[in-house]
This record gives sequence, structure tokens and C-alpha cells, in this order.
Amino acid sequence: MIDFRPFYAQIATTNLSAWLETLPLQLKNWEKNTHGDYAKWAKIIDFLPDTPAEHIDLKNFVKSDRASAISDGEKQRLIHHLKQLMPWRKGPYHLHGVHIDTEWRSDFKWDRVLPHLSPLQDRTILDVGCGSGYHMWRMVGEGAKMVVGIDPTELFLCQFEAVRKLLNNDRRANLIPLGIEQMQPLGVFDTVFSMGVLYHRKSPLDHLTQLKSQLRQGGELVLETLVVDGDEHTALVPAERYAKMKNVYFIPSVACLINWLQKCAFKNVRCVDVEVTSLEEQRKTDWLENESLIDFLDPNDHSKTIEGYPAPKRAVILANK
Ligand SMILES: Nc1ncnc2c1ncn2[C@@H]1O[C@H](C[S@+](CC[C@H]([NH3+])C(=O)[O-])CC(=O)[O-])[C@@H](O)[C@H]1O
Repeated sequence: MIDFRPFYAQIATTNLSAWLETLPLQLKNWEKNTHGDYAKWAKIIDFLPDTPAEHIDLKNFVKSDRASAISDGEKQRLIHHLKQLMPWRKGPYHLHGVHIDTEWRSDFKWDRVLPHLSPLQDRTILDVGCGSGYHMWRMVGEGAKMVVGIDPTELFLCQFEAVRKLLNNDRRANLIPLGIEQMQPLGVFDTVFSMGVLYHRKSPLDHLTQLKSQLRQGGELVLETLVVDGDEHTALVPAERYAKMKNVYFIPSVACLINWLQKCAFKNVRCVDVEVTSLEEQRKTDWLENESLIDFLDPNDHSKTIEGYPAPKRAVILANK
């Protein structure tokens, strides 16, 4: 099972120490309620090799290489173990000679976001809805002091810990399996990321307020979410599904999103990027069995989802507390 005690020790002497009032008990309760597959997935991490990596590049990729070439047999074993943690959605990872070619090219999103951010060097960062943690490692690559990701999905925690093991057990990033709404307001993070989460929340203004409560005064919010065209009064609330997803609630226009952030008293709110999701960014690979973007679009008109809504378009908004 995944041991969170090293994280507790790590934060005990930092400005995150107040979290120790609630976190250990929350995680104890979380573990009691885990899904049957969690124990199986967590065990896979033990099967991964301990061989240290000699070269690690988190600045340009999430990549680790060993000094000695990996043998074919070892490589096949590593692939076999990692494939038991499918579907791999966010990545890509290049670990000990294995390329985990994930559904999403999360590096494309990182390239759109990074140029606009206040430098991440020495920052304490919260990544809400971090998935398998791809962007967290890239934040470490930018010199962040500490990165904490939260994501309630057990499989993503196990994927994150598998990747961590193959990155020489780097502890500058940690994934805590909680939802944002379960987190005590800490008010200490220099940067808070919420990428790909807002549209999954039933109450978007509550989500923005929760994000704000985690930032220090003056800290930076990085909000990335689905948007539609329209004025400040426009938000799409899909009837049943959006791009086959059942859990999509609000897709605002950029103007509407800026209005929401201003209503929550964020300052300096600005949109820095808008882009339609391409079939190169989200596609089917050998690392997932499920469908991907091409199956979620109208086969005769890729500007629409299969339900007839506008196809996925994403915006990046920055704001300060
Ligand atoms: N209440 C919640 N609190 C925290 N996380 C949540 C919650 N509900 C769902 N999630 C998590 O938010 C992530 C959203 S995916 C974005 C990944 C990455 N950020 C990316 O930008 O590529 C986008 C998508 O799947 O549509 C998933 O990993 C959920 O488990």
C-alpha cells in the first residue's frame, strides 16, 4: 500500500504543516474505502525495478534513462507491469527505455500554459485534478520547491507512484488522493493549477472559491477549462452527455468565465490562450483500450461533438488572489 508518512514528515516543517491537523485521518478513512483494484494496482509498484536512473530530464520531457541499456527481457517485463495500470490517459512518459504513449499529449497543454506563468522556481504549488501527475513533474523541472497534486482517482495515484519509482523516487512531487472540496483551506500556495476540472464540478463558483482559499495573498491561479463561443451571459449546460462524458456541467464562454472569476474577487483576470483540441493532442494509443476524441466527434462534422454541441475548445485563464 502507498505510504503517505514520508509526505507528512516532509511538510511538518513547512508552511503546509497545518494540513497535518486533518490529512492523516482523512487518508486513513480514504484507505478503508478504497476500491478492490487499488490493492492490486499498488502491488504493481513493488514489481517495478529499483535500478537507479542516471539521467533524468523533467525540463523538456518526463524522461529517465539508465546508464546500462535495458535488456529486451527487462523491457518486456516493465511494459507488462505498466500495462496493468491502463488506461494511461495523461503523459507521455519515457522511463528506462519504455515510451508510455498516453491518450493525451499533455506536453502540448504544458507548452501552451508555461510561457504565460510567473516563474515556478522555488514555488510551492498545488495541482488540482492532477491525473497521473504529468504536469507536476514538468513543474518540478521548472524548479518548483514542492508540488502537491490532488486527485481522487485511485488508478492515477498508482500510476503516479509507478512513475515516481522510475524517477529515482523523487519526492519533490506528491499526489494526495482527495477531491478539492475535501481539502482544508490552507491559503499558502504560490500557484494553484486547476486544469480540466471546472467542467466536472456541479458548482463552478464554489470550485473557484475553493481554489482561492488555497492560494496565498497575491498567489497565481492557472485555470484551464472547456469553453464555448459567446458573451458574458453564455454558458453551455449539456443535457445528458458532452463528448460522451456524463459528468460535464458548465462550459462557459471566456467572457463568462472572466465574469465568474471577478465575482469571486480574483484580480488581474486575463485569458492567455484559446485552442480547439486537435486529433493529435487526444487520440487512441496502445496504452488505453477505451475510445478517444475521434469517437466523441460527429463523424461527418468534426466541429461538433457526437451530441451536436461545439467540439472541445479550451482556454487558459490566469488570475491573482
Ligand atoms: N473533486 C475533484 N477534485 C480534484 N480532482 C478531481 C475532482 N473531480 C475529478 N477530478 C480529477 O480531475 C481530473 C480531470 S482530467 C485533467 C488532468 C490534468 N489536470 C490535465 O489537465 O491534463 C480531464 C478530464 O478527464 O476531462 C481527473 O484526473 C479527475 O480524477
